[in-house]
Amino acid sequence: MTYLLKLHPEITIKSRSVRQHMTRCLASNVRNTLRLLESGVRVKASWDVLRVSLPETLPAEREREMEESLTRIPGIHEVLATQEVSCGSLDEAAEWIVPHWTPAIAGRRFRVRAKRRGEHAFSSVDLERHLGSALLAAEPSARVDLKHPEVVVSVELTGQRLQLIRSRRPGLGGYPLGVQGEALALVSGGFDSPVAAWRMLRRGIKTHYLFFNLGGPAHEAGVKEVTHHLWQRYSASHNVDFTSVPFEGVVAEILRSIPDGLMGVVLKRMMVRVASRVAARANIPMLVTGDAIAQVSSQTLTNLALIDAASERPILRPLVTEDKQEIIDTARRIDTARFAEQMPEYCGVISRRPHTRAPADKVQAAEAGFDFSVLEAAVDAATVIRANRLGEKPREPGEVTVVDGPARLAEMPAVSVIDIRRPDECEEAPLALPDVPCLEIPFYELQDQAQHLPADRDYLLYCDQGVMSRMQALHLADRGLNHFGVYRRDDATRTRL
Ligand SMILES: Nc1ncnc2c1ncn2[C@@H]1O[C@H](COP(=O)(O)OP(=O)(O)OP(=O)(O)O)[C@@H](O)[C@H]1O
Repeated sequence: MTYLLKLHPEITIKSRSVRQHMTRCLASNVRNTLRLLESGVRVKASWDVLRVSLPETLPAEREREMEESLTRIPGIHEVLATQEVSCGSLDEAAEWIVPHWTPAIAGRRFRVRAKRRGEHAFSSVDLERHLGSALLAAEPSARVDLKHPEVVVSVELTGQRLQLIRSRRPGLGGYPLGVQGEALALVSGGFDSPVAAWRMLRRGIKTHYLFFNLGGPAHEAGVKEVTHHLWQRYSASHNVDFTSVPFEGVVAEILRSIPDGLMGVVLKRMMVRVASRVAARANIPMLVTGDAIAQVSSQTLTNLALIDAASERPILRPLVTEDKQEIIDTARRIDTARFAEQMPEYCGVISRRPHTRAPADKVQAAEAGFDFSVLEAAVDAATVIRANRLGEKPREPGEVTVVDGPARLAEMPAVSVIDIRRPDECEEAPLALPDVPCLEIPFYELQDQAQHLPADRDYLLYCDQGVMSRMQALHLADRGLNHFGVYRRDDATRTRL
């Protein structure tokens, strides 16, 4: 099966170089996303469309799954499933094309654009004219307009093979993920924050996640689930971080030191202070929240301004003017609503009479009595896990990811291999893996260097026998570095393990 992916119209009005850059990014995102489902997918970008060819032998259900996944990749306007039929003459081409296109041109201005490759007894212009008049005869309400058509009937004839559009599905639109920079979304597991994060993904922003745990393991498990869902459905081409900050201590300190009416706004100020620190560490320029005007007392303009004043990073609020019902409708469409419905309300602090216009001087005076070492302790206790791991069951002690052979390695989206042998061993028998980035870090330096490696990928350790690499990976996992596994070159090494 071959799919044609149409670019989101906003991409097509960019300058030539920007359009090419975005199209290249989109092609790579499509490749990375589909590679998680199936190997052997080919993606080719041209000026107008991306052509995705799936392996011939895929079961129908798998094909449907892949088509679904294409409709959720940001930057794609339309997903066209194509079908190739045999066609040797102008009349035969019209027999195939007319029933397919008649509904689309009814009452509209159209033109036929034909691409022809190979030997034929007619030219491309002959083909366009013949199909144009056959379409007009079948649908008299349509009009031909070569300059400003509303519908372009695209036809491709290669030798005796005519490509037909079998179905059209709307894509997600927006921009390819990654072309608009990065942001850190504060997610709490209600309806709003996952929708806010999704809006950022759709506009091409690589979005990381930050969660403040107010309700223990159950709260964290629920938020991890919805975040994994967002990652898997809308942004699996990129790996991002999910940071969890234990905030129960901060809540306890607010309850102790802050007057009742100011607690809500102070809690949010504490959150954005920590968020700014997390963002600064990862070089992320912006924060994102699911605030919408007047939903709760901390979301009045006065209180939002007070929250902004505590943040060292600008805060984007994509839902700020949306009605709750609109947000819930979107949450249903993107299928995050079911997580919110199951999540109990973890408010952290409940004021009896919250200030809707908290006075700035009172907030500052109140925070003067807050013990900020509690906030520091929360930052220090934060844990980071990559979004692709959020759906995994907790790893059993002693368990390590093992990847055998270059073919399986090539299927992994973001991976580097680390050769941990001694430098003289590496020189004597270099590890030749042309398609995967390889580093050389001898085993005796690995434990020091591992934490400084970028956490945007998996690392697989390689040594001759696979024994030392397994030991090192286990040791790193004990230290919370769970993205290290083992690479084994071939079956022979597997039997020796
Ligand atoms: N525990 C939390 N962890 C991370 N971010 C949070 C948390 N609580 C609130 N926020 C952020 O602050 C915004 C506004 O907070 P509010 O108290 O209205 O959220 P909520 O009702 O708990 O959840 P949601 O906004 O997801 O419906 C949230 O949309 C979210 O971005």
